[in-house]
Order: sequence, then structure tokens, then C-alpha cells
Amino acid sequence: MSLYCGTACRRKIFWCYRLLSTYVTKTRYLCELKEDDDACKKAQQTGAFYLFHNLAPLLQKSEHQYLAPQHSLLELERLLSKFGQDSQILEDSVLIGCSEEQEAWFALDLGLNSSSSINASLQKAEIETALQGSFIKLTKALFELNVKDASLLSTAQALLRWHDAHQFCSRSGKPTKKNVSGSKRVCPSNNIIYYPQVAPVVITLVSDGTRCLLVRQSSFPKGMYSALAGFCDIGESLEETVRREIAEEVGLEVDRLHYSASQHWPFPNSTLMIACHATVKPGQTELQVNLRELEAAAWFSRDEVATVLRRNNPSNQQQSGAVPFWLPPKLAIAHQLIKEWVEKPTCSPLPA
Ligand SMILES: NC(=O)c1ccc[n+]([C@@H]2O[C@H](COP(=O)([O-])OP(=O)(O)OC[C@H]3O[C@@H](n4cnc5c(N)ncnc54)[C@H](O)[C@@H]3O)[C@@H](O)[C@H]2O)c1
Ligand SMILES: [Mg+2]
Repeated sequence: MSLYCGTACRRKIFWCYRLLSTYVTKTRYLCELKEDDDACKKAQQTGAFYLFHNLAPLLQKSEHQYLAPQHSLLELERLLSKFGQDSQILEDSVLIGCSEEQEAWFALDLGLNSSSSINASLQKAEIETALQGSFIKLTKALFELNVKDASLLSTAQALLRWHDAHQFCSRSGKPTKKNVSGSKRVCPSNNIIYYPQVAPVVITLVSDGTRCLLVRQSSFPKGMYSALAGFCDIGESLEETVRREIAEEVGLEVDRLHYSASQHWPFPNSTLMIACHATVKPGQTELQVNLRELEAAAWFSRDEVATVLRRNNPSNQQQSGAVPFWLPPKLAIAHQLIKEWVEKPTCSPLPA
């Protein structure tokens, strides 16, 4: 028995080491490409490119989902020459990841005009025909992509958008220059370095012990309720943002809170969603909804929420007419937070 345990443990350690080793190797390769322009240019030769047009990714529709096609550098050069463009636009590509075999992945927007490129943007319809795909807004396609492509294209879109919006130095007004990977931009006149920014947002599922608080903004799709969210202000800790947002939006005071998980979220721009569970002070459950920020807020029982989660499709609900609201889709961290609350009734937040 002990011999079996020993062998099993050694096997487990061996596999852990192998997993860690692949991850570390990949991470260090990406780290090198981010900083080393020559290494990154070399990686482009054997790399794969995801294409965008005005921040909409090129996709191909297969039966039930969208697929994101990859193109080699050679294919892109052929495409550009077909449309009478030189390959300078390739300098606008950004590094977004790599495979376990160290094939680097890049994203390139053929529709945005960059300050470093003399090329006019390429016509959308012509490229779509040439590449047998369509440029589809991420808001429409995200929930019909597999998890890997959804994450990769969200990252790519956020990075392309950031570069598009930071082409000029805010101090000198002169054009900034991107490094090959796109991990930063530098102003050549004063050497100020600009790094892609992330906006942290806290999303909190508030509970009174037996019920949870779900809210609606007027911009949400009809009938959808979610957890309460808010941007972090400069100078705040996450705990302070949670307390302030809950006080501002529903007039409640947080008693205890705990961190659950986080997620990059591409809409409407790009945010880092930090998900928490919170409970309110005992007996303080009366809502004072801030109608400038929210359309509605209400307490829901575990049973009500569990029922909606089981049949979480707005069209199903319209047909049956049995459930008055629906929740964010599985990919959204709000969904995970709500599911966690339903499935783990004993989850007990820490003092705020
Ligand atoms: N992934 C998910 O499950 C999920 C669920 C709910 C909300 N969200 C996202 O959370 C984000 C924030 O939620 P909210 O709208 O309730 O936030 P919020 O309550 O802070 O209100 C938004 C307002 O905050 C201000 N603001 C402050 N800093 C800002 C910044 N850096 N960028 C934009 N506006 C800023 C603006 O006036 C804006 O109108 C939204 O982008 C939304 O898409 C994601
Ligand atoms: Mg909010």
C-alpha cells in the first residue's frame, strides 16, 4: 500500500513538474518577446495572426459557433500585395499569446489608421471575400466562441483599442512609437513610456444570509438582472470600492466580504472584473435604490435564483412566462458568482 502511495505521489509530482515546466517555459518565452524587438520580429515569421477590422474580429461561422481563423505572415503579405498595400501595416500588430509549442500569436487591425503607417485602411468587404470570413462585432460573437478564442480575442481587442487611442504623447503631443510586441509605446521626444492600462471594477453579490441582491441598469438587455458592479476610484482599496459602491447604489452597509475570482471583461471598453461575496449588517436590508445608476434592485431567494439558473435563456422564459427575470450568460463572472452563492450556502465572508 505504501509502495503504491509512493509511486502515485512520485507520478503526481512528475506530472506537476511537467505542467509547471511547460507553463514556465511558455511564460518566459512571451516575456522575452514582449521586451526584445528582434526576437519578436523573428517570432512573427513563424507566428499566427488574428485579423480585425475597426476592432471587429474576422470570424468564420461553423455549425453552432464562430471560429477565429489564423493566418501566417506569408498569407498576410500576399493579401496586402493583392490589395496594392505594402507590408508596413504589419508593424501595427500586437503580441497576444503563444501556443505550448511556442508559436507566437499576434493580432492586427486592417481597418484602423495608425500614425506610424502610411497605408490607407483596407476595405472590409473585399478582405471578407478574400479570406472567406466576416468581421463581426465582439458584442455579438463573444458568447458563440469557445473559451480560448473568447479570451484571446477579448485581449486582442483591448490591446488594439489601447494602441489606437494612445498614438500621441499627452505631454509633448508628438506621435508615440510602439515596440514590436505592443507591450508599450514610447514618446521619442521625451522618452515617456506608456503601458496598456487596465480599469479595475469590483462586482459584488450582496447577501443578507438567506437572499441575494440583484440589480438592473437601463442599459442591460430586457429582463436581465446581475450583481452590483462599480469602477475603483483612484486611491481606493478593493474593500473600500465594495463598501462605497454598495452604499452609493442601494444604500446598504457591508458587514463582511470575501474575494471569489476575477475576469477580464471586454465591454464596453476593457475592465478587470474582481468578484466578491458580501453580507450586509444584520437587520439592515431595506433598499434605497439610486435611480441615477440603477433601474431596479431587489432581494431574491436561493430557490428563485436556482430556478432561473437552471433555465437561463431569455427566450425559454418568454415562452413559459413562468420566470420574471434572467441572469448573465455563463461566460460572465456575474454568472459564476451567483452560481457559487446558490451552490455553497455555507460560504461565509470575512469582516469588511
Ligand atoms: N462580466 C460581468 O459579469 C459584468 C457584470 C456587470 C457589470 N460588468 C461591467 O462592469 C463595468 C462597471 O459597471 P457599472 O457601469 O455599474 O460601473 P459604475 O457603477 O462605476 O458606474 C459607471 C459610471 O462610473 C463612472 N466611471 C468611473 N470610472 C470609470 C472608468 N474607468 N471607465 C468608465 N466609467 C467610469 C462613469 O461615470 C460611468 O458612467 C461595466 O463596464 C460593465 O460592463 C460586467
Ligand atoms: Mg454600478
